[in-house]
Amino acid sequence: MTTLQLTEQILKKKSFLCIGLDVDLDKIPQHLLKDEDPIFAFNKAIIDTTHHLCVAYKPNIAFYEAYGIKGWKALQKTINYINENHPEIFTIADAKRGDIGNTSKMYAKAFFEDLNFDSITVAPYMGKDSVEPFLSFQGKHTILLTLTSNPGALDFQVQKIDQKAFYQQVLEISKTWSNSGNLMYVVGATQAESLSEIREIVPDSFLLIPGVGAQGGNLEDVWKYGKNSNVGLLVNSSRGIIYASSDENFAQAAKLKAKELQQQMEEMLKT
Ligand SMILES: O=C(O)c1cc(=O)[nH]c(=O)n1[C@@H]1O[C@H](COP(=O)(O)O)[C@@H](O)[C@H]1O
Repeated sequence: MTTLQLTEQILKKKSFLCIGLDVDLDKIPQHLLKDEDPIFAFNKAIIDTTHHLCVAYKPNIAFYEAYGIKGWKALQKTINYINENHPEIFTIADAKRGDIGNTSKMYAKAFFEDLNFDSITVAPYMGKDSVEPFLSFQGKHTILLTLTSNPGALDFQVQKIDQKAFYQQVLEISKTWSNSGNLMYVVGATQAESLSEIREIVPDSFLLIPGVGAQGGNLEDVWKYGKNSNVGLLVNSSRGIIYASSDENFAQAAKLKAKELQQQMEEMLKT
């Protein structure tokens, strides 16, 4: 999917919502545990009730790896279900990978070719040769961790080298890499005050913004400081939507939470 098509979907659905499929068997409704594949059953129910309200799904791979082969199978069924039934939805493998070049190439093959995700989150710490193997896949997107939502973001990301914060260097330097047009960037919703300055460095790129909902980020500030002329935002909420209820009506409850965010986004898109 191209970024142009992603913007078209945002305008059509009046939503720049990304739903995080971070499935924890301790949190899903207990009746699903009787299912042969509880993770997929949970995801399918959430997807069936929310697909018209969001433009992206983001399974965080840790929540699947934690359950071994069963988890990987559920992940494969989930991505296949989205691709077959809702091919217009942008998919993000939140895997936070990145390694020496030949290893990154294998990570890229796993998520872009085998699982057929549209994009993957990647850590920039190992530099150009660790990220370019992901960027070489045409039609796929690499979402680089830039200024993250967690308290530990202060440990390295805001430290200054030559007067510039490390995350600003990540933005500037990554723009010089081969196929940098395939880059998007992760900025936490809890860092909304830095978005205007980030927009000065990457005015045209899409930003993935996690951290609204459970982590307390503010959607209005994200919109105010982060939008660009193509919208340029994907705002993620995981727990705030998928665990809205632990009863049998969990998928309807998730739909209502997604609808609340979509309606706020619809109003923002009118401005
Ligand atoms: O890359 C991410 O998606 C990510 C980056 C970041 O800075 N902060 C962050 O919370 N995330 C992910 O976004 C999701 C947030 O989940 P909730 O806090 O439940 O909405 C989790 O899957 C996190 O791993």
